[in-house]
Amino acid sequence: MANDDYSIRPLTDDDLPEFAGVLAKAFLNDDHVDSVVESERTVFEPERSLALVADGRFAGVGQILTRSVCVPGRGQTPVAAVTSVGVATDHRRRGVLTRLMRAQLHGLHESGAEPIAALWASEAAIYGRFGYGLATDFVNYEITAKTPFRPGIDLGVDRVRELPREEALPVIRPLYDRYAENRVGALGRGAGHWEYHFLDLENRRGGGSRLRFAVHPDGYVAYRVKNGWTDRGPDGRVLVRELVANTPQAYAALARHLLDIDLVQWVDVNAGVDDPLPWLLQTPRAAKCSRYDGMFVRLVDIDRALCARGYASAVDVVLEVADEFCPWNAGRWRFTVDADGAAEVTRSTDEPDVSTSTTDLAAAFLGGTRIATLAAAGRVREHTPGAVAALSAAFLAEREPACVEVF
Ligand SMILES: CC(=O)SCCNC(=O)CCNC(=O)[C@H](O)C(C)(C)COP(=O)(O)OP(=O)(O)OC[C@H]1O[C@@H](n2cnc3c(N)ncnc32)[C@H](O)[C@@H]1OP(=O)(O)O
Repeated sequence: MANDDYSIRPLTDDDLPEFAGVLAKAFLNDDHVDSVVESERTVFEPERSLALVADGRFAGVGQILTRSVCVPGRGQTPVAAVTSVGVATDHRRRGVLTRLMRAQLHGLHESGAEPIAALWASEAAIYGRFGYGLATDFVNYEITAKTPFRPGIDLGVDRVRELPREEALPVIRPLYDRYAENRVGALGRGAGHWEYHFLDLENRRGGGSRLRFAVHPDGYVAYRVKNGWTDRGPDGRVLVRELVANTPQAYAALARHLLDIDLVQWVDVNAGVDDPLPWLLQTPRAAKCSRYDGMFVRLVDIDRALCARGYASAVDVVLEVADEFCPWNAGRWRFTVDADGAAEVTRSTDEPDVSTSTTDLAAAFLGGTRIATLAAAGRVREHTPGAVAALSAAFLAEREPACVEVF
């Protein structure tokens, strides 16, 4: 079948079962279609979902969720959260994904919707060609339980309480909202996203228990337990779904709570790359650390996108920008940041100081990936001495971005 034999259309409510069916198969969850329907229903935005149709059946689907993300200097900002991308096995490598990506990004541009898009990739090699840059990493810590803290760690006076799910959920929601307003990379959560995030379907438990909730006045942790034994004794494991803390005391108290659960040998937690956890432990190597790619960002419209965040220092450079997939971004732009960190981005005919691409600017957008690092990798080229250093410094944020919510 030639590419042109596909038609493309937005979905309606009635399409949910077929949409979920394609996704279940694409993600090798053939036996869990009902669970996929149940979970997708909580966030489904049919009018922002697309299907490529061939012979009356869905050959591929993709969805945009209306969400927000905390960006440097500006707090929560609208983001088109791209998800639920799947192509039927017998339609792969015929350009179905490419057409979906083009329809999404060109559609966002033409309608003047969100200036940035974001996604989590099932495989990191897929989305660079569409201009998505890796903007956050995350780390997984596997910590030896009962590891003591360093002397002087302040646990505060507030107790951590284990609450049943129905009591915990309304209490923790405002705690999360407070966190997401300040932590760059954290996503805002509407009611449906909240429900989706804490759906406790059996096929999502990874062999662990139902979710438990431990709550502190300034934070919470949602986690599962997995029991285990060896001939040397208990070998239980804590699997943290989400640890949110708005004060250092809450963070320390919640971490201590997890580390001290009886019969547990290991605590597994996904965290931002500059998470303070190792700084609490008397022996930091008790937290074995693995690093993974996290959320990818796409600048839909370079001018609107770069103006949507604040910057750490003033800068004035002309950028030569490459962008094959969204050609309206390509060419020369003057990027100026004033003393208050506010940016202005205008077309320019001046000689460029730096050559880059929207993909690399997207990678730097949340202040995690340094432009100087991209230059060292040969991805960004400097024409005016000092321009990369100035640009790199301006893009940095107070802390590394952190997003551990896979959507
Ligand atoms: C945001 C999310 O939802 S992430 C989830 C993505 N979905 C999945 O992983 C489910 C299983 N996989 C699939 O459904 C499909 O294989 C997809 C969506 C990954 C790719 O769909 P396709 O329609 O086959 O992609 P398409 O034909 O448009 O390929 C475009 C290009 O990407 C490349 N590509 C596609 N998939 C991959 C991959 N997994 N790894 C590396 N490159 C890939 C193709 O080779 C092609 O390269 P080319 O332009 O140099 O020829």
